Amino acid sequence: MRLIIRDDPASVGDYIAKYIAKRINAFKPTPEKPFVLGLPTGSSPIPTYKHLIQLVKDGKLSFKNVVTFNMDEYVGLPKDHPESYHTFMFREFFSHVDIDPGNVNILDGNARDLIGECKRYEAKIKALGGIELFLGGIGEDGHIAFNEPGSSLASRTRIKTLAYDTILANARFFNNDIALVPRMALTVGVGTVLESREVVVVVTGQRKSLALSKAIEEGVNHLWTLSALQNHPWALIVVDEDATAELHVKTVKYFKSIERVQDEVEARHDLLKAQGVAEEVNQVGSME
Ligand SMILES: N[C@@H]1[C@@H](O)[C@H](O)[C@@H](COP(=O)(O)O)O[C@@H]1O
Repeated sequence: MRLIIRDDPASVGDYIAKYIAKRINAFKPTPEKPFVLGLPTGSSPIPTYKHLIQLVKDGKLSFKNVVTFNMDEYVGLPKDHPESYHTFMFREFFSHVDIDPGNVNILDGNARDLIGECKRYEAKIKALGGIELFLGGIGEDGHIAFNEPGSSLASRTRIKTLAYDTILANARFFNNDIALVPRMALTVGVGTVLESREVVVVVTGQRKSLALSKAIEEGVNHLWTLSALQNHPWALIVVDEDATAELHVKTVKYFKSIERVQDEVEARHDLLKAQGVAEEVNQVGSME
């Protein structure tokens, strides 16, 4: 995996937005062959959404032929509740870009048959050829989507009971009243995320630093589900300086040096491509 370190959350958002724009533009999506993008909620991806919106406004990116799948949704929270992930996604992102609302997929936490809803979601992802790039965020306990500690690393989309730590962390969105935080959610599984062709995860703030160190400096462990990314062939974690607080200096130096080399390899490849010598590829080399 690669780890990209930027100074602050805004620079992280700028980096990820440009990265996603590059992928979508290189893919040249069409209505017949849309780009399938996985998306998260939370405060961490907001700077990325802001920058993506700006790229669309500047005419540098379009979501016309992009199909999205959100990671998760609370169970039992009305769709139009201000804290539902449906509301969040339209407020923070979809309403500001040129996406066809028919191309937006978000789990229905109010479905009568919740298990059927999860199966339908997985089947739809499969029918579209799988997810090209899954953008994710993490909780303080290292959960990706709502795959709480102890989740199977082979899990698929399913109903999940939220960990007490997550309920406490998310109470800030519910007037700090833990009684108002839903107890359950529907979430894509760790296996669903791992099956995407590429995974990009945003981690910002010191409160995520322990989870980051557990996920990248220790072994694959179901108690820190982000660590499952170690088994993904094309994973990128983009963090701010605060999130590196618990990492070893050696780890930070290592990943910074990889970034420099990767940039050189990509620049060289772009030159060869311009000269017609090299092929168009999404992933240049493999520095990780
Ligand atoms: N289910 C979501 C996660 O998908 C998200 O990554 C996390 C982080 O939120 P924040 O970015 O606000 O810290 O919040 C919730 O738990």
